[in-house]
Amino acid sequence: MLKAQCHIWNHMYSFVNTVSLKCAVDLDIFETIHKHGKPMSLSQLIASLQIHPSKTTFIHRLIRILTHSDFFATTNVADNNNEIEIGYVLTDSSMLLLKEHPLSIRTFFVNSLDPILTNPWNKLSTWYKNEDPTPFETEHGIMVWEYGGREPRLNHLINDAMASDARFISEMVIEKCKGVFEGLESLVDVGGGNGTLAKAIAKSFPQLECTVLDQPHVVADLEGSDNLKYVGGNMFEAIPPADAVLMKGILHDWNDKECINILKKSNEAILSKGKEGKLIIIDMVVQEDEKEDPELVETQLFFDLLMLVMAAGKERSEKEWAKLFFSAGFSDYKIIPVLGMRSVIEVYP
Ligand SMILES: C[S@@+](CC[C@H](N)C(=O)[O-])C[C@H]1O[C@@H](n2cnc3c(N)ncnc32)[C@H](O)[C@@H]1O
Repeated sequence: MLKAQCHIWNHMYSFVNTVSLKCAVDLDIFETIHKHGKPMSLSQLIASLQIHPSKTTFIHRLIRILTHSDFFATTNVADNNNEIEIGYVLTDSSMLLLKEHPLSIRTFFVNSLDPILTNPWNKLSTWYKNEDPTPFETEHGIMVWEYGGREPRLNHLINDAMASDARFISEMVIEKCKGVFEGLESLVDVGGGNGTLAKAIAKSFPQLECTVLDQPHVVADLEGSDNLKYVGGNMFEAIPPADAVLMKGILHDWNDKECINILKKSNEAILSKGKEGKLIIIDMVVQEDEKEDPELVETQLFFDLLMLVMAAGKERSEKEWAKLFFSAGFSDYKIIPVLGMRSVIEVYP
């Protein structure tokens, strides 16, 4: 029973992990330690932070929990009197929250915690008892993609968060999946947001004509380049013809019926080019063996519920993906598991 109580208390307050990390980001603690350039003692850190003098004695409590959760590593440093103190350094995880890190996911982290996107979670149990398609709609009275068209703040929150994620993943996709893009002459990134991934692909494969299709309000002010153009439209109605259709973080936003519609439109877009093309999906394939990597599985399950709360979508296992592909008329697929929690999936007409 004591173990069970601890388990409940841990769940009751696991949001402390979220808010303490958010607090460290808001206070620029990671930036401050990074700029210091060597292990930083608590007193040096406190002296460099913009906090009220009455709060300096409380910083070590925040640092302690973040050290416990691996956002800091420690080492010994000597102070001016040659006394040994603990020095804090960043870990890979806190480095990714630096503004200037080339793979920074800080914007994805900060924007995802905006109340517009977190408040719907408080409506989860209400939603189970009503007819609304999503808790997001129970909270805001409108579906997320429509709301983005009406509320520029949400539009920017989502687009900038997704661009941050796309920046993180672009180089890895290009490096680890070069063969996926080689030989293609045209590619359309469906729901490509502000084109961060498509831009990286267009730059690495100059022979490839890239098109970003997204909702008109998302691509309205964006300018293309030599081999990249933006098209405003609706993927449920038409997808521009291309050798390859790319969809990153799209199908997990939709239910099975909607996915089959999008997949059928993708198949038409690929086939209308008259040669063998493919669909390239970047999304999660939910691991069915929980024991293999419990942290990874937990994150996948978090995202599955996130999709339910925000967009009536879901994260899918391989079996669920295969069922969708075959229902939409595709003949085969290959999963390339090179992106950690996510995979690249090639799907063939
Ligand atoms: C989760 S975001 C993914 C953005 C981008 N692919 C990425 O992962 O960085 C989903 C995208 O789908 C777009 N979208 C939603 N409904 C759409 C529709 N009916 N037609 C085209 N794009 C749509 C949204 O505007 C948004 O940019």
